[in-house]
Amino acid sequence: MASARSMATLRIARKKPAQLRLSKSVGKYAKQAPRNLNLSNSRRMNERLEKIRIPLKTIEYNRRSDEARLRRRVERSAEPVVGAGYRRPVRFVTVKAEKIPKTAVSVAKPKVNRHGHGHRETPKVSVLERSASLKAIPYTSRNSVKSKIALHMSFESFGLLKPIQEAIISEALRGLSYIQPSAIQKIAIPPLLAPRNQKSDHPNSFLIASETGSGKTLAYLAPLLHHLKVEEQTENLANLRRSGSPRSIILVPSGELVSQISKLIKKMSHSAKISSFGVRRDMKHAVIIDNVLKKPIDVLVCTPHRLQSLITDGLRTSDVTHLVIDEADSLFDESFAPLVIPIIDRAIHLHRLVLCSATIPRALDSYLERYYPDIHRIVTPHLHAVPRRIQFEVIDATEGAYARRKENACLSCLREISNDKTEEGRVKRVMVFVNERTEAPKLAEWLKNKDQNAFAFTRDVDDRKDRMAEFLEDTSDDEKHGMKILVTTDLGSRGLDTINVKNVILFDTPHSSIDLLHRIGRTGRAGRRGRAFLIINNEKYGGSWVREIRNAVIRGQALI
Ligand SMILES: Nc1ncnc2c1ncn2[C@@H]1O[C@H](COP(=O)(O)OP(=O)(O)OP(=O)(O)O)[C@@H](O)[C@H]1O
Repeated sequence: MASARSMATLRIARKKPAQLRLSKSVGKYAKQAPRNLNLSNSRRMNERLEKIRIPLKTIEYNRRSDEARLRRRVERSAEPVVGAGYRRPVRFVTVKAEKIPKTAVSVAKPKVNRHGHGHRETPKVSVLERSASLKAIPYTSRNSVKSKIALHMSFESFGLLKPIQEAIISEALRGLSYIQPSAIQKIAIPPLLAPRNQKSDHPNSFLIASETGSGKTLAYLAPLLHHLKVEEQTENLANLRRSGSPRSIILVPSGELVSQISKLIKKMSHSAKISSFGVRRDMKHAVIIDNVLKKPIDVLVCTPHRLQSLITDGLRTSDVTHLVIDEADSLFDESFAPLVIPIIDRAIHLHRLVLCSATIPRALDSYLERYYPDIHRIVTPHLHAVPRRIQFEVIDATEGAYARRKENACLSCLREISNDKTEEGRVKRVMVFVNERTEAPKLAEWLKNKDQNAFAFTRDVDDRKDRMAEFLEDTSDDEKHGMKILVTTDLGSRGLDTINVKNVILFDTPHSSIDLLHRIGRTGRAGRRGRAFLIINNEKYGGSWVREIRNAVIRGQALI
């Protein structure tokens, strides 16, 4: 006999996509999707699937462009469905009928355009896809953190081991005239350093969330290195350091982040004496095997895909004691979750699990509420707000001079940046963000034809590592051009420490506040100033979302 819960589920399942007010294309995918897919290959995973899935319809989609569009459309109402065992992860989204926000429909009121014809200024889908995506954090809880921030004025005050303090001051932050911990470091390092609750079977789990460029990497890295060193003082080294069995793992979503973080750890290990290895895409398989499977490693930095294939090659992760999931909002989304969750499950001797992110999407928040109700949330007061040091400008491409072409508006921004009196004596670096990766080379080419030193940076680019290095580092060609322009997608918006980038242009309106914050966050890092231009084309996108964003930025409020 069917239980009350499954009957309720059945009723939802019988509703047609149209009744759920989903856009046509979402409905189309929903119709094609097989029901009740079972993706799991482990019992534990099955149990989770049972809990997480609202079996309305499982939507399957593979093509990346469709994927991105669809994902955003259902973002507000979607929860990741986890699964495992696929060579290439398939993305799955389960649509939750009751969660589609009412505002998503009610905001889209018919309006009369300036030609006198009735039309919807903001198409339904556009509003739906850009409706609230971020977890709302009450201002009372934000303000309560401020007193803790005032407590620690130096890295010496945390009780970190001397070699780790040395590694921070002389290596990680070398060159700064005045060194003090950033806000997130002040509030995250003390709880991350606290001894583990020995009585509990569960690892101590933490979510550390703060604005982009606020120093989250050091906030989790310093305590991690500290704990590894303390373990070395109290336990038998031969037991701790075994080939093919890393002591800690840092998971990140891209190869660029692997390079960035492993470079920082290498720097710090001069003082900290830690062995680390970052697994990059461009490395030969034999090199990876030699370093990861045949040598003991204290810190392994890796993407989930690489880790998965290393596990297939014989890497043991059951003895990992510290696991960091950087860019957790991305690594817990529907594309990475099927890989990441089994990695966490396999680490059965875990002491600490640290999730780190600049944004807390609602889907991540509800996932954590359900599966990590005891997670220690460490959040800075200005999370989800665009920092005041970043000047935010909205450029309307429908205005006369641009002839309704966003390319013209972008070129005009670039010329303005080139002629302003900032960054004198240095090459200017500008990042231009588009939504679809196929658009990046086209725009870069268009800009090149207008004498701009632009190049594309997407997953399709073969020499990605060189392109990024060329953009971030000084080269002999710099004087000739005076400005470097990187045209990229969200690949370039996650975690990259583009500290010398003063200007960011959002050529396309981002799909959500999450993407907007990450893209803008490539400038104004580590307390520096920056400028962000958002180019809009009202005809296509409608302005209500942009207006809300602009108002929130002016008031210094958190985005939703
Ligand atoms: N205490 C500090 N004082 C000054 N600069 C710092 C401090 N801590 C970190 N930084 C610098 O701030 C920059 C940004 O740090 P990091 O990349 O860790 O930011 P993040 O918060 O992880 O950003 P994102 O969310 O974009 O990944 C780096 O260049 C780093 O060297």
